[in-house]
Amino acid sequence: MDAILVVNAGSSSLKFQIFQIDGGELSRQLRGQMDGIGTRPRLRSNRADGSVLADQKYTVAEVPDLPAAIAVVRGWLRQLGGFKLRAIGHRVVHGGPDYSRSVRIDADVFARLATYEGLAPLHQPNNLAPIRLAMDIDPSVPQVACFDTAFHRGHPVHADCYALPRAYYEEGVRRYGFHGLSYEYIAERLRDVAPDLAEGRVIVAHLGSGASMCALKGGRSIDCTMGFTALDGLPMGTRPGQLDPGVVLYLFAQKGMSANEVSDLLYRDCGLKGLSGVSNDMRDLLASDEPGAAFAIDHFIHRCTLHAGMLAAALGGLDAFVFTAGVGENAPAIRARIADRLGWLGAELDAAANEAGAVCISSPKSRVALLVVPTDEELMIARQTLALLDA
Ligand SMILES: Nc1ncnc2c1ncn2[C@@H]1O[C@H](COP(=O)(O)OP(=O)(O)O)[C@@H](O)[C@H]1O
Ligand SMILES: CC(=O)OP(=O)(O)O
Ligand SMILES: [Mg+2]
Repeated sequence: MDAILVVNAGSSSLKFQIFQIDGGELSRQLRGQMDGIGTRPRLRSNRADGSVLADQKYTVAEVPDLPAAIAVVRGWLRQLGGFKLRAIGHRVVHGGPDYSRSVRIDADVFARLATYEGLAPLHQPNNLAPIRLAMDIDPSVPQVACFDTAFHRGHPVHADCYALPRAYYEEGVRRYGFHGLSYEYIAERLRDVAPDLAEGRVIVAHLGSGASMCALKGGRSIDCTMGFTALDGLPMGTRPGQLDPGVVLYLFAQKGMSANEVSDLLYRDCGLKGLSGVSNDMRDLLASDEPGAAFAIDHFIHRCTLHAGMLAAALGGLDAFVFTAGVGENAPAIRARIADRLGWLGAELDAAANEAGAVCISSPKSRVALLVVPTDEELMIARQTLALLDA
């Protein structure tokens, strides 16, 4: 069977799917993920019919980080037979100023993508490692890079720039925005689940280990809480979100920290982890009695509310607010608290629908529709990969 393998390395998870190519159409054969990397590693995979192919827990010592997860998942995938790999599609978090759509990877493209490693140190090396590996194993299998940044490339320049001297914009210091594969999928999915809202003013909250929000107008991204890097915007598992650059100057000048030390602090030790002193994993915080856990959640909710207000202003009002990704799809308590804080915009939660995990979780008289739409970055990657194979 001709197949496309899709690989999506996030900050706390490694997701993968295999699609059969059947007469130019994609049909999903299996999906899987190693999640809880560094906290509670677990490899799960299901066939398209939902039947379980794998469900195995690992210790943090066995899977402490993404490279370890890549090794485990690679070993597991190798023992699967029955597929003739026609292509591999990869999520690549940073496409820099060069890539506004997905691209077939050759040595030159790979070298260019590697220059963005410093702009996405938590992701880009882990996105590129499987590409390198596959190139070494069988260079004849086409590989495609699909970018988190591409969907946002239509932003107007006044939204995309920082108020730095213009030369910085020209050299690539811009608000790229991330999670674009997820937002593009949600924008498409809305046309099915809520066609009247899909053309309206929508905020999508991608709340996972990495977290951001996107303002969609008529299905197109007009702004995003993330910027030049995936550090900006909302607080995340281990990243602080929006930060006064004066804090960074303080770390350098007053604390004498090196660039690497500051980078490690901002990418790995801040956010929910740094604030709570308990965990970067929202599940742990929700289950914890530690005061730090509740405090970190309070901060997360507060910042989500502020950023939602900012994007509602960018949209000139709000028709729908969509929750997605690990926290957004699975944590009704967090959804309820954010929905409550959106009351001033006219949002009203249907508590029972929220607890039940319904698609629409707002009350009939809510002026803003509240929706839960599971994301599928891997499907977007498979489609973009197939399109480039056919091109
Ligand atoms: N049932 C749940 N309740 C609360 N949070 C959850 C639940 N399931 C997953 N999560 C959160 O989702 C996060 C992972 O989201 P995900 O979108 O897969 O992240 P990423 O792609 O950034 O690795 C985890 O860190 C965890 O905190
Ligand atoms: C860009 C980003 O933060 O991705 P993830 O949420 O998968 O870590
Ligand atoms: Mg992710």
